[in-house]
Amino acid sequence: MIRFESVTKRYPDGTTAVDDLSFEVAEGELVTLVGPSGCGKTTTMKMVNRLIDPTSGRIFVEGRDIATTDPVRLRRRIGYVIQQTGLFPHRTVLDNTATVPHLLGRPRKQSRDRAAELLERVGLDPAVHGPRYPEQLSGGERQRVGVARALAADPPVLLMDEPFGAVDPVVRDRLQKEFLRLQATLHKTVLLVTHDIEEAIRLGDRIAVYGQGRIEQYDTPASVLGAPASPYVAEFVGSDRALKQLVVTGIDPGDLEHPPFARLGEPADQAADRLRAEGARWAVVLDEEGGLHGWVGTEEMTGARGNVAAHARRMEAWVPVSGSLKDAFSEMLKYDAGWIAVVDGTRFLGVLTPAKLHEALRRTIGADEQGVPREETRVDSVPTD
Ligand SMILES: Nc1ncnc2c1ncn2[C@@H]1O[C@H](COP(=O)(O)OP(=O)(O)OP(=O)(O)O)[C@@H](O)[C@H]1O
Repeated sequence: MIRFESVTKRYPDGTTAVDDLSFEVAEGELVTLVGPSGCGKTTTMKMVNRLIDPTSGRIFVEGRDIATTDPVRLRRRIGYVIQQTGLFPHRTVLDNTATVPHLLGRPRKQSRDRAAELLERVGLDPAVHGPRYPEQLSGGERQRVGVARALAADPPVLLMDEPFGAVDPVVRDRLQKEFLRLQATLHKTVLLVTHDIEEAIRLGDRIAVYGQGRIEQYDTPASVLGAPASPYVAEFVGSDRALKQLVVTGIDPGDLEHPPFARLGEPADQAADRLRAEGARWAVVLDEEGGLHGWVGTEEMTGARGNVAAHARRMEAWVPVSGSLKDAFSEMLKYDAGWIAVVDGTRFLGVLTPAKLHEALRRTIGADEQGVPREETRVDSVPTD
């Protein structure tokens, strides 16, 4: 979808910003360009929409050499999001978002409808935020409008230069999550520049780690973290790369344990007898469809009346199976839980214990192959509420 072939950019003062760069971004792929300040990331990006022309080499977008494509036509196929969102200060948010479709010749009403739809998709209320001017928005809301406007013409390619850079870490975290959700439905081909390795890892299907004007490694986040191509990359991704692996490693259902369970409609004393016979001090409570309802202690149901439902407590610590090990770990810490329930939708799949989490993490960093000794850990705790 985007292909660089031996591209070099030398500025008139002799600075080589990009040096013989070749790489390819597949259709629907989100690639993050990450590296220290001044390493050529922005120059790379601006060559894609011809804000900067290369000194030598060729760049292809959608199979066409962009040197032979009219820049205006090219930019219609490429959305551009920048840190200072570049919104028109004297136009409302709705008009800002509708600008591009309108310029492309869509009728005004249609452009505005489309703009309202996009504002909603990025988490803004068109009725509330649409009539406001950019200065009447928070930083995070302005960034969202920037994304909505870039998407307005439904371009297949998005260029994003530090799109979440101007907001505090909490808002950035939310914007990143929202953007990932959006991208999961839109499948745009995205080139995203960041100097933040955590952001690159979190967002990228692949990461290009830049040295001076060159890509030092181009691979998936897991590979960059697991097998840095050079001491430079290892240093750039940081000595805590094992921890960063938590972010990019999914929960493996094979790691889940299956504690005893009781059904919502089961008589409590009967459930208590059964659980005691199994030696269980507590059980997960499931509904008839296998959905997670909560948990219950064996002791408190002994001799009690009513159904299990009357004694069940809320399960606070849970994560979706689509979550990362980091999500699981942070929920465990948040609730000070000895384990965490894993669900698929509402369906209960099992629980992840710290021991299994530890095992999964060791696998991702190849600790076993490297012969790092392993200590046995055992956990047998009752959940807290
Ligand atoms: N117009 C220009 N004339 C001369 N040198 C330039 C020009 N624009 C950028 N450079 C230089 O080219 C190099 C790469 O700049 P670029 O903006 O691509 O880096 P970057 O990786 O995006 O940096 P940052 O993260 O700080 O934005 C830098 O050394 C910069 O000083």
